[in-house]
Amino acid sequence: MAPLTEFARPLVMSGPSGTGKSTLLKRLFDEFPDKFGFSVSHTTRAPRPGEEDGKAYHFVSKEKFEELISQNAFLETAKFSSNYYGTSVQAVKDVMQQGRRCILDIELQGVKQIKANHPELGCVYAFISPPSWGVLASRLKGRGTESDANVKARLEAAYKEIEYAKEKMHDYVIVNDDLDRAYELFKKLALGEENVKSDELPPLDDHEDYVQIEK
Ligand SMILES: Nc1ncnc2c1ncn2[C@@H]1O[C@H](COP(=O)(O)OP(=O)(O)OP(=O)(O)O)[C@@H](O)[C@H]1O
Repeated sequence: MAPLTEFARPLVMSGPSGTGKSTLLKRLFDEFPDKFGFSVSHTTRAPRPGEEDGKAYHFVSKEKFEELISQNAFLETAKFSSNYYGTSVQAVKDVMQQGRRCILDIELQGVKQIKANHPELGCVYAFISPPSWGVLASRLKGRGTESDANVKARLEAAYKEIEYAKEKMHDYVIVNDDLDRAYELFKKLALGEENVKSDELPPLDDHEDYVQIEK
């Protein structure tokens, strides 16, 4: 089989909550409505009014979800408040078959699962980094969508994401400092341009001011 072109490789983006992933993605989808796609996830939670099966999610029973797990059908799965969520290999392939590049916005555990279990998909891993802990904390607070406890939990999760990035686990780092600059780099990467130069991961060593990590 011929190797995948850069554009055909699924693009896995990850990074702390509040670092600007949704903001970058929205710009990309606004500028290129036909080039990219998200895979439709599976979930065991009940559909909300107006959510169509196969569009919002593939809604399945817990038994069916567990059967799919045993068949290694998922790239990654996660459990939130007793419901399963997962991205199936087929859902990613469905996007690719439409001639679109599949973009996955995934948290740390999912990234680890894909890396460990699905190297055959040839994913490209991009870490969206905050310029500093201070900026991350103020964006999370400034978004106004989170309670104080929630901000704290997100910052604690951010610590793990950042420690993982420090192990140089990603193909590319994009520092979301100035949005226009970060977007230009993200766009090049998403369009599959050759020789895209990654940013350097900032030191991000001032976490003590923002999170207490028990060692
Ligand atoms: N470069 C930037 N400069 C200033 N503010 C930004 C920048 N990028 C994003 N923001 C703002 O930071 C906040 C967090 O961004 P966003 O919601 O896109 O983060 P996220 O990574 O998608 O978070 P989550 O993982 O929780 O969905 C938003 O209020 C957004 O408008």
